[in-house]
Amino acid sequence: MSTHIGAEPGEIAPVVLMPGDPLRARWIAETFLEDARCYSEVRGMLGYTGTWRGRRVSVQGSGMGQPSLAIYANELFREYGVESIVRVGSCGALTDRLAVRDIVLASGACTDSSMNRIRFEGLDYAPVADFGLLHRAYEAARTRAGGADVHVGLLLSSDSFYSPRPELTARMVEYGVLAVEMEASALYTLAAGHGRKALAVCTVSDHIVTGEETTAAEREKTFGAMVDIALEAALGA
Ligand SMILES: O=P(O)(O)O[C@H]1O[C@H](CO)[C@@H](O)[C@H]1O
Ligand SMILES: O=c1cc[nH]c(=O)[nH]1
Repeated sequence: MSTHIGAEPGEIAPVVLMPGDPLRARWIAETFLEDARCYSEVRGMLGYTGTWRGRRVSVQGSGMGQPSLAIYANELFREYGVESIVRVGSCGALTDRLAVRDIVLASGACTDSSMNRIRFEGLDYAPVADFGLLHRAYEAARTRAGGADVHVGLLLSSDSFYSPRPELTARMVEYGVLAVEMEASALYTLAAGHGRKALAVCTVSDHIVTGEETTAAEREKTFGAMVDIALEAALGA
């Protein structure tokens, strides 16, 4: 067991899909994996290991926000030898180029968090996706997107779901940011620091410009196309 994950050594696969919502983790395990078994219920942050097309894969909830994700990603990389983490998350569209249920493959992730500023003592680090995972996800999206439009570009990983400074988000959009979520930047940074691989594949759950939104149940159980893309990218031939 690590501090926050109740798995024995060897119980977690080298490839991990990581939704923020632990109930989305359960849905992914029950819907997409064979022989899925729950390895951790610590704090309700569910984790499962099963197989997909005969290959072992785990699904681990991260919780919301970079500090929470960093706990799980650090323990997976350091204590369970995980090689790749693919975040399968929801995000809010910041531009009318995106529609609800579109999918974003995050080539990089900006942030308003102080985590990297502290890590790099004020220098600006650019957290980016593993190119191999990103390339395979892009290829997989040709057949696995289920009709959704797929965009490759920048996310904003914000510490605030309810932004106190929307004018700064607008400036990010002027510089190409597509959507906002709360974890990808820390995931990319931690993967790089550990010499491992990471990608964030996010479905647009709500639209900051139009106000359109999905329900909690839809965010938990209906974003299957991003899971198909993530599995193909991480485990496909
Ligand atoms: O749906 P998940 O994967 O949790 O992702 C998004 O949803 C949460 C906010 O509602 C944040 O964690 C954000 O990043
Ligand atoms: O962090 C998030 C996730 C989904 N939608 C948002 O507006 N923000």
